[in-house]
Amino acid sequence: MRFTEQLWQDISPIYSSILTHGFVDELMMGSLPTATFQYYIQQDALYLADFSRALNQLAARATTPDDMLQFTQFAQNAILVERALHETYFSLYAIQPETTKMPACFAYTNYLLATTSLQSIAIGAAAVLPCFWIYRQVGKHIYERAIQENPYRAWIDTYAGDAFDQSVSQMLDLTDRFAELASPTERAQMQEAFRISSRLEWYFWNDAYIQNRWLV
Ligand SMILES: Cc1ncc(CO)c(N)n1
Repeated sequence: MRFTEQLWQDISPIYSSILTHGFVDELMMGSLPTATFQYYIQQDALYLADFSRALNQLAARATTPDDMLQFTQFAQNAILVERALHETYFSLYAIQPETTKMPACFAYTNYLLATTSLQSIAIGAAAVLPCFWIYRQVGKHIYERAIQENPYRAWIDTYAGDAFDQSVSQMLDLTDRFAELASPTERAQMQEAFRISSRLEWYFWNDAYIQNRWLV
């Protein structure tokens, strides 16, 4: 079994909780309140900037030109998606950019930056993998069920689309290659990093759903 398949099996309960979460369900039905999506997209703009930084950290630490190129392309794509998708919704809903990261966004971005800076490239890759893989699976899940006239159609089409699908497959291959070279201890750390980021994906949606704010 591929290492990444083991990773996915391990997070199966987390993934199920994501699919049944009200945010994902209402996004799929097109009934998600605009304010909820606004909160999400504001936080996601902040998230994607740091996600891109985390990918650039991995690019800087890669040891082959091919791996460097892959990570810089992923880093660039994160910004391009941010521009294309977010600007659509920012102008559609007249959303103001937010500067404060709310708790889940704060936890997730700091976790990604710390892990990609201080841990091995293999562990860092495992930490960023859920950002790719969970979004592809959720995107496809929603795409198969959503009605055409869904206000969140641009979001759905981005993550269910071929371009995103291809980068996820590349990221999976990279992670499996790193895992082959890793010791059992490091593989266990990769699994832990993958699980933590998967859990933070759930929290990211949950924070938007409950409009979570700093209480103090
Ligand atoms: C929180 C989050 N995770 C993953 C993605 C997809 O890269 C995204 N846009 N936002």
